[in-house]
Amino acid sequence: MQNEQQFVSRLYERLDTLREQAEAAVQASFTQVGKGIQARLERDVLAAERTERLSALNSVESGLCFGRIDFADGIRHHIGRIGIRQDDPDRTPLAVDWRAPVARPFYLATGHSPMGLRRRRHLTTVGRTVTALHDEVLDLTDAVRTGHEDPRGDAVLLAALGAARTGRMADIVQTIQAEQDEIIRAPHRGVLVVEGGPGTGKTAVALHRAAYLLYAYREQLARRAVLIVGPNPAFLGYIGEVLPSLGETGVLLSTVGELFPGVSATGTDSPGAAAVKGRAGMADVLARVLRDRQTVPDPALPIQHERETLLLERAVAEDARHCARQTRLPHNLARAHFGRFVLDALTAQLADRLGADPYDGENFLGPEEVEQLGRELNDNPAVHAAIDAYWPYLTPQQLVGDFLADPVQLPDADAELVRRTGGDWTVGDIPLLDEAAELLGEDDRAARAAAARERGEQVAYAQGVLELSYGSRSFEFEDGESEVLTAHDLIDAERFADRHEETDRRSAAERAAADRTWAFGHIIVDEAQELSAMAWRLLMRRCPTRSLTLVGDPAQTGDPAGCDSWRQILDPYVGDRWSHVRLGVNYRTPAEIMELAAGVARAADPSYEPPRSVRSTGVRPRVCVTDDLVRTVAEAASLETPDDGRLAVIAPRALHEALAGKLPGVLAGEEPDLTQPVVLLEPRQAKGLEFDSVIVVEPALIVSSSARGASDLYVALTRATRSLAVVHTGGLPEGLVE
Ligand SMILES: Nc1ncnc2c1ncn2[C@@H]1O[C@H](COP(=O)(O)OP(=O)(O)OP(=O)(O)O)[C@@H](O)[C@H]1O
Repeated sequence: MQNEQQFVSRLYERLDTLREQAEAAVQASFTQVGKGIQARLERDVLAAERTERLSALNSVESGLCFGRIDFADGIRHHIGRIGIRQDDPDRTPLAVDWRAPVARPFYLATGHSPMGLRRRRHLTTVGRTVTALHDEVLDLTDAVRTGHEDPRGDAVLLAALGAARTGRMADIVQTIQAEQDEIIRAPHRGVLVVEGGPGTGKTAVALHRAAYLLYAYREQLARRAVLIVGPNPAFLGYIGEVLPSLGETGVLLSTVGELFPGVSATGTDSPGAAAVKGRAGMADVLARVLRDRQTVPDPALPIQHERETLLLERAVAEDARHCARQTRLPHNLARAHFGRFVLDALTAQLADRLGADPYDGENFLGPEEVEQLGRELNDNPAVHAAIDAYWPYLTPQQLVGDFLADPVQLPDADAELVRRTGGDWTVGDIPLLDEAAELLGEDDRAARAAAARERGEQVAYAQGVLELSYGSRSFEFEDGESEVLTAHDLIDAERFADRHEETDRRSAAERAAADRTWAFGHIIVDEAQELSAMAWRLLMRRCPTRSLTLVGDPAQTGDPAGCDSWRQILDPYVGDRWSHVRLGVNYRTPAEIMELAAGVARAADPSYEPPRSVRSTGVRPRVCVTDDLVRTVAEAASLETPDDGRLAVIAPRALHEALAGKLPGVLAGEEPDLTQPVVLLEPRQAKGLEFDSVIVVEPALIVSSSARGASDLYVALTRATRSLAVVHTGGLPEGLVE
């Protein structure tokens, strides 16, 4: 123990030094005296990189070193959250990064297949102090004993599983199991589906996989960023600390509702509306909605031009529309073709009238005069009003908003479900907006013209600066870092303008968050079964390389728009070119609780095989019947709230008002704060989360509250790491037995 303590202390000393150096480097980059704008930009980029390095060093304080592997040939390595090297010319490793290939035997070696290891050691630390060692002897011929042997090799894992929960997920870097390690380190190309029942570590594996991929394929992935999609903001808060604790910051965590920049989905859909909006067929519906906006006049539209009344005939507008559609360009881009056709037709009409030979001869007007007429028509607002009327420029918000206000393209029953005028955008609207944005395209000609104009102005400005600086070339600036370049430094105004242009210094994840058309290097989707077909269309657009990890459990599908099978999700995008792995061990829920929960899953599907719980606690779940629900729940809550952990009361929304006031620190209607000792949740909100103790209220009502109510109940029953109570007023749903 003493030796390990000395080693760990040395490692922290080195970490401190590295932090000091990193901090000094950050400071130095800010105070760096550079000549010119280029130097300033380089300084900012460098400062950003160094700041990221510093925050990575700061975030690995807890559990910096957690393992050691001793090879049969005498070589040994300590395993850390990040790699740390000595300050010698060879930069000898002190601790190797857990993701490095050399660390792999720490996770995979067994007595049967020791991978060259003699011994594996787990170090437990509190702060900077080593508090326990657990050794597994992998070479059975090795007679050396340290006194720290852990014959079953699972003491550290069991301690982690039994530890009190904090309301924030912890990383599992010290105890990743072999079946999980295989998934974490699978190559990043292609689609990998990770399926497993509740508590099998799917989320944990997904997060560690993100960290691993960024380590192993940093070149390819860091620039394009990794996106992790979770089911709701509370869940993202719950998992938010795992990646930083592994020293990774370059990941964007998001819900689907946050993936259309500029729109926040604060509204709520009814389950029926969510199901309709999520159907794959909505893509065709929206395409039809858009086609319906490309109209023609009936009868012909008169357009006043000076003293002439021109007519935009229906047939002409139809031809213009046909020609614009034939371009296959998105609507807003094809608009120019529609407009050109209409303008040419009106010009020809005007020329026919003005230049007509009364004796039926050739038109008097030459090509230049006709062109001039075209220009004059182009200046006529009435012409543009006509183009706008039949082929309007549209934003995604206009197209979807107008559609929802009057969804005539849907069958009546569906239309009634989604009809809405104004109001807040919902999560189900986001994929519709994204689809609309694709159909519409962005006519960025105005933006590009503005950019060109601005650039012209910059060049002119630069020219001015050049002349000025040449005139004052002997001037010495006192601050020593003047940004007015001298004529010797300068090449020409064009290059000066280049330098002057604002460089985007945001991280890849920040830029990705603000850009609807961003293509991510890899996307990880947690609770993937919850996403609708339309949400998948959105995500697949963000990942043209189809480098994806999907994590989920179809048996837990709760969203009315969710998918029932992986094939259904993936077939349209990759056919059958995807791999599938199953995790079969439940690390969260003790066997006693799982037995009760499995009954509910089996009631829906008798062939359902629940994951095998890795531990049992001897504590059976309590099922209490009462005629005073609120009082009984309050009593159960005071009994079940652990001194050192978290309790969740999971109840249908209809009961929240009554329950909230009776639970300590819980207010009705508040967004749940998962770090509080007691939280009140709807079953859907509990997805992906876990607590030491759980009280499930009125299970029959949970089941009857939605079409996927049995899945919701199954989720609720599998959230506890220690104890479960079920409180009801009589009548348990099918599969739940006392
Ligand atoms: N190898 C491991 N070592 C320590 N803890 C682990 C390990 N694997 C999983 N766990 C723990 O088990 C619990 C369940 O993991 P996780 O939430 O990732 O499961 P899940 O499969 O996503 O569950 P669900 O589908 O119910 O949301 C977490 O507390 C996680 O930290």
